[in-house]
Amino acid sequence: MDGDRQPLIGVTGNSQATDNAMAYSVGDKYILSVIEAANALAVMIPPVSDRQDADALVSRLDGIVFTGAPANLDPALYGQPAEIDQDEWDPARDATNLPLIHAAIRATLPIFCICRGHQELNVALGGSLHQKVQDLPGKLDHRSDKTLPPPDRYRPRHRIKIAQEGRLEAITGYSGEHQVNSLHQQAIDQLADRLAVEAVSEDGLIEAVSLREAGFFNISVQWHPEHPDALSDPFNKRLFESFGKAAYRHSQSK
Ligand SMILES: N[C@@H](CCC(=O)NCCCC(=O)O)C(=O)O
Repeated sequence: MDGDRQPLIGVTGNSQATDNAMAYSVGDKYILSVIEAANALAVMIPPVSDRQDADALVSRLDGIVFTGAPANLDPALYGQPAEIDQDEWDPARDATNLPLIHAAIRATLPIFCICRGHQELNVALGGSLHQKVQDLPGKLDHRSDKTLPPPDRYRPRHRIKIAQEGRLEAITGYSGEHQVNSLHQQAIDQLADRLAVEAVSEDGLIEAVSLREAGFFNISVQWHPEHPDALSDPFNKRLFESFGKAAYRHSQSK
């Protein structure tokens, strides 16, 4: 597609304190999956909280990927005491992305939420999280296998069951069960009222959701479809292709 006709997709970034400044970053797989699988232009959204107006930003974009990240959401945001160390958090990202989710929904902007982004969607809309899935009775350990070399940690790890006649089924064309990767310790506990379940894992965790009321593209997943190995699976690639097409339609409707 001609560059000036490609949609512009924002990709949420993370913050990290360095000796004398904050640094903002995002993993290359998120940027490259937007460019190559969604066929769009990618731009990082820095986690600067309300120093940038969320509605103004959303009005310039054609879609947003809410990315995964090792840092966890502050449990105070869903009214719980912390079971995790404070140095595992990214308050600047929380303060940016939760209002940004609301702004995107108000503007019916296509959104694609991944792993931490999936958890952000649920918390932004009033839901809560399990803080340590691996400590819950009857649950699998959903964290990455650190004995493997890093690229192998994104191989499929467990099955999900796709909801019948749901949006995930419609987007991917897959029904029944499918294998996905898994690199998280937190997960949706209380589901926000405005969300519908699109897939659950074999041990009953909510692995994908969508907005109930939406007439625009939105899908949210706990696994990592953006990883190059995952993108070789048409199930994951179709999520990006469909998101890119929705972003293109949004760009044409302005
Ligand atoms: N911290 C949360 C979210 C996990 C997550 O998003 N991991 C991403 C890892 C890095 C990457 O591949 O982008 C949790 O542990 O549940």
